[in-house]
Amino acid sequence: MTKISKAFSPGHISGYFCPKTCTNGDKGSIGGGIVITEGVTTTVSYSDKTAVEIIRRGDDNKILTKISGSPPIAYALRRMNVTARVQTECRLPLGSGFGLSAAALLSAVTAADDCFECGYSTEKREALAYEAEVYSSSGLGDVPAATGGGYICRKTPGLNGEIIRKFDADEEIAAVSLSPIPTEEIVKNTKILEDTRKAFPSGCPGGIEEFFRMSKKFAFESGLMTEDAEKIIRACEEESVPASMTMLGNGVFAYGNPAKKILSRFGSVYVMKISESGYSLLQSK
Ligand SMILES: Nc1ncnc2c1ncn2[C@@H]1O[C@H](COP(=O)(O)OP(=O)(O)O)[C@@H](O)[C@H]1O
Ligand SMILES: CC(C)(COP(=O)(O)O)[C@@H](O)C(=O)O
Repeated sequence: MTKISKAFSPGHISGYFCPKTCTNGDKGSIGGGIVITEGVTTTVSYSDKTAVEIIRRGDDNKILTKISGSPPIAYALRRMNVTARVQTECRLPLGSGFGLSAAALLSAVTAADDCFECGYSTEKREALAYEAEVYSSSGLGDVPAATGGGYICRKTPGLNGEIIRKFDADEEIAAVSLSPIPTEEIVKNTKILEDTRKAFPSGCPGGIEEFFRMSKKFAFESGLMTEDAEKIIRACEEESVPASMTMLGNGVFAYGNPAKKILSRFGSVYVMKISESGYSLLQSK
């Protein structure tokens, strides 16, 4: 009987970031963000040819989007020397600053390692997900972020970088997304990257409200803030709700139980919490 393995990884919303080269020469980033309870669940089984299907479901479990193929996952499976049938499932929109490419990679590599009994160490699984993410220009700091939970301050880049994780904020995170922003176009644009460097805040936030203040200042000063996001953030300010722009997506994330009502004036709202943990294997049978 074919073995079916399943793994989950949380997503990650960056509030501010700055590309930085790792000590080993790899690309990476430093920054601040939130590891979220929403993410990607990936199912892997053997197939004589790799086929990846991306599924996004709505609240009623109805399929909203079905896409064939995921270049970062195909790359990772090639590096593992396996061919597989892969299905990723998520609720959040793709390419919208929720770190779903990293979540898809961490969950796919973990499930594939189990399915094909590769016997990889944790370090090897994460290194492969990181390599595939950076090689595909689909993200810089989301893989290290999703190896654990909390709202985080990534002080140095890469998987061995220093990450401060805080767990002292347990109200809801609400998010609204108006359209995607392709990560690849931003991380390859030298002018934008220079502006992120200038706007990057120093130090780590002392609490969740300070995290949102630092994120908002970064979003404006880096020039990445969109008109749509600014309008929603202003509405949050009127009601003293901490909010900022989802990096990198044309949308807003906001903190606290009143956030959902304000955001719902602007589009479909996704409600989640700060995740207490990183990715894990869910099923092996
Ligand atoms: N849920 C998913 N399942 C599989 N692959 C995904 C998923 N989300 C994104 N990707 C892959 O990641 C790349 C886009 O990454 P990016 O724009 O950074 O998305 P995100 O902002 O969600 O991380 C695409 O190649 C896409 O196929
Ligand atoms: C902001 C970003 C470069 C991209 O994030 P996403 O669009 O979610 O893939 C992230 O990886 C980071 O380094 O902080």
